[in-house]
Amino acid sequence: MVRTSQATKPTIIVGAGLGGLAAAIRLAAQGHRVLILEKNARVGGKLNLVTDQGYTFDTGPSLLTMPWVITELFAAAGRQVDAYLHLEQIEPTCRYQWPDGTSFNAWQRLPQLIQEIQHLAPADVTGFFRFLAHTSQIYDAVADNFLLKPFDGLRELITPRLVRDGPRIDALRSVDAAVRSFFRSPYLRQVFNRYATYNGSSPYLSPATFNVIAYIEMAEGGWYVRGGMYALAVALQRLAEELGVEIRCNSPVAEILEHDGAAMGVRLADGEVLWAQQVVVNADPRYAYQALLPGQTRIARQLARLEPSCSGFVLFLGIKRVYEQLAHHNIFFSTDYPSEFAAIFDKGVPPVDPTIYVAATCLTDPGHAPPGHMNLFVLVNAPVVNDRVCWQREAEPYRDLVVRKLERMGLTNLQDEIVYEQIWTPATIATIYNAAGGAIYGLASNNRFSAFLRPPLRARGLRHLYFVGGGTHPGGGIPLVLLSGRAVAERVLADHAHPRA
Ligand SMILES: Cc1cc2nc3c(=O)[nH]c(=O)nc-3n(C[C@H](O)[C@H](O)[C@H](O)COP(=O)(O)OP(=O)(O)OC[C@H]3O[C@@H](n4cnc5c(N)ncnc54)[C@H](O)[C@@H]3O)c2cc1C
Repeated sequence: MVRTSQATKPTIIVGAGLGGLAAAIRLAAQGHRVLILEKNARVGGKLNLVTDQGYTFDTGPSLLTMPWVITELFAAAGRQVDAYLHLEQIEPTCRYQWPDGTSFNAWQRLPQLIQEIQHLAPADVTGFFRFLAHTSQIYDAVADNFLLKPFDGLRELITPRLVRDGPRIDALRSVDAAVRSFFRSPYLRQVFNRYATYNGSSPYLSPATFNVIAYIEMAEGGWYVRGGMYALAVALQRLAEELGVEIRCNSPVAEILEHDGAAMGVRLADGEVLWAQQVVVNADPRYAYQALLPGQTRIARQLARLEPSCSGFVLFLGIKRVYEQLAHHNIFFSTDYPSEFAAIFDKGVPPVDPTIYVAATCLTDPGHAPPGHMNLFVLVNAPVVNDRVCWQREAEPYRDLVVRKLERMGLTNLQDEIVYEQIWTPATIATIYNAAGGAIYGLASNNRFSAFLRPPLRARGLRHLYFVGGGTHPGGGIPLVLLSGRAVAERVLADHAHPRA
């Protein structure tokens, strides 16, 4: 059945993840007709939600950085963000704990943070200030060149400005090598190395440019959305619909239709065909080239060779007691960080001594758990789906390993306190979002060329086809994905003004 006539063709966006919603808002705010097709029952993509038996869990992102990106998105649609969302900083941004009993609170307030560093490693206080100064230079250099104006190809990237800024980007050494040059404390080195995982990469492989992530969190803060992170998806959906965007959930796209070198529309899984002026793909590009674009096998093969970001092994635990030592965000570190990343990226197996992230949003939003209970979101970095791990067999034993480690780290008798539980493995993440291998952030940034290998916002070789989201530029994580929405909308609008041949 052909539902949409050629005369009224909309821009079709495949996927209502944050990238898809941001692109839709930007286009609709400029008067474009937009239709979003989402395979799942609700919008938000990896920013997702589980509510069950009195517990509420954010199942994806738990920390928001660069909140101005959201403010700016609402402003672009003529709205005040405060009318839709309440963003707040959580103190501390994270509570770190090590197996030897050492702990460190990463406070957002600078004097408190300095005191904490002074207490843990007095010799590193000056190193910390030098690190901030150094990474602020990186931020200056990358903000315009990579984040705010993502590029479509090398030619677009090599500008006089980038040539001038190049040396400041610190791309020749690894995150870890740079961190070592500023900090002597093994604890602080681990804390600052961890920021590489914010884009699903290894600090031992990814270029030191990514130390900018630590700077962004330290300078602009770590934020939370009151009511739960999913409130961001709800707000974006509301804004999009106010602007006239049509969102159809439970509508999986089965194929992107192409004719004469251009994307023409989509065929849904139920056979319905919808024509479009252009198709913007928010689904993972590696999945999209493989499953939705049967005529594009060469690019599908190229993308399949690129290294994906890590995936995650997630537990949602409802527990019938309160652990007073927990903050909203907690990290329980491993003793051997290099081995952990070698397991994930070299061997493709789950680490035997994982670093464990635990979020307890009930400490900020008491309604997220029944009184006297807690909702623990437990996340461990894990390899993407591969033939070395059978998650169907491994999920339960790995869950036991994680729970036992948390018990050793002070959550005594955790096993006996669990009254609600769900396990999501990389295979679950892959299935729910059509994310290739269950990668959380699209592609890894484990070498200095990764950024140039990402599929561009304007698809190669097929007119009227675009990509948006973590799998394209500038990368994964909430703010970058929203910036990707801005960049793709700019390209669509520019191509309308000056159609490509
Ligand atoms: C466990 C976890 C923890 C994370 N933690 C953080 C964090 O703390 N901070 C942070 O900033 N980021 C975090 N992230 C990353 C962040 O969630 C993602 O980078 C971001 O949400 C990705 O948005 P996106 O728009 O690129 O893609 P997605 O969210 O993947 O959206 C793509 C959408 O396309 C849909 N789709 C796929 N195929 C089809 C099809 N055939 N037809 C129709 N629809 C389709 C999917 O269902 C999905 O809704 C985390 C992610 C996970 C999973």
